[in-house]
Amino acid sequence: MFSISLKADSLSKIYGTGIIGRRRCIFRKVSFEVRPGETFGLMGPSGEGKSTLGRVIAGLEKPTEGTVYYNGSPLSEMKKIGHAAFRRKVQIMFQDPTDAFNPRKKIGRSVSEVLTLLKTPDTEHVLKTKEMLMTIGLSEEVLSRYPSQLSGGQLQRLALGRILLLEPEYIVLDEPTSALDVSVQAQTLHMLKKVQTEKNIGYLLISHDEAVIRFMSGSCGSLENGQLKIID
Ligand SMILES: Nc1ncnc2c1ncn2[C@@H]1O[C@H](COP(=O)(O)OP(=O)(O)OP(=O)(O)O)[C@@H](O)[C@H]1O
Repeated sequence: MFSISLKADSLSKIYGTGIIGRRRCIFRKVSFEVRPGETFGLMGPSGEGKSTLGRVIAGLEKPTEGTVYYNGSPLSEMKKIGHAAFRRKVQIMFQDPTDAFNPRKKIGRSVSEVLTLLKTPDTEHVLKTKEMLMTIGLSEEVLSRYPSQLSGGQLQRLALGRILLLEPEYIVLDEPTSALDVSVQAQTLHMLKKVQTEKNIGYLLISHDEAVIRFMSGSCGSLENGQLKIID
């Protein structure tokens, strides 16, 4: 049935094929749904395949079996244009914000490059950048800094801000606070919630921290021994 969601339908992932490769099943027949404005939390022990599942649902890797549905359309059947739209509307944010920015470029330039790629007219760059900074709660001062001159929390906000320029419908948040000081973890989670409410974005939140998952998620599951156990 058609539904506005990002849906994992019976996804399996097996690594290692070919003549000498040993096959290893990372997860099998995993199903869940991320709806606009809601969070599905994915937890589980290290190495169980949470990040792999995040990459599969974001279209960065293909499942071995099963289907990802984006607003009712199977990703595997999308033509080039549909796939390009999907890649823009479904974004992924990684754990370490220092990897998200070129260390040799000032933040303002990194942001402006995204706007240029999006074909935003030059006359709108200032306004779009100001709006984005307001959403993530940072001042314009950060634009003249290099990434090394900012804290992990500020960089993680900017990583999200740059994603927001693409106007995503869904974001895979892969351990978004694990690389941050404990003091800024809570602020970052509150900011993520605020942005979700304002923009009606669906999150797949990956975390090994059950407290983070419980705080953020309407529904959640744990990936263990290749199976997703839905938690009430
Ligand atoms: N491209 C690949 N080829 C082969 N094996 C891989 C590949 N990518 C990941 N793996 C394996 O898949 C398993 C799951 O990795 P993944 O990073 O998805 O787990 P995770 O639950 O996110 O772990 P963590 O919480 O430590 O980040 C690991 O054993 C990893 O070595």
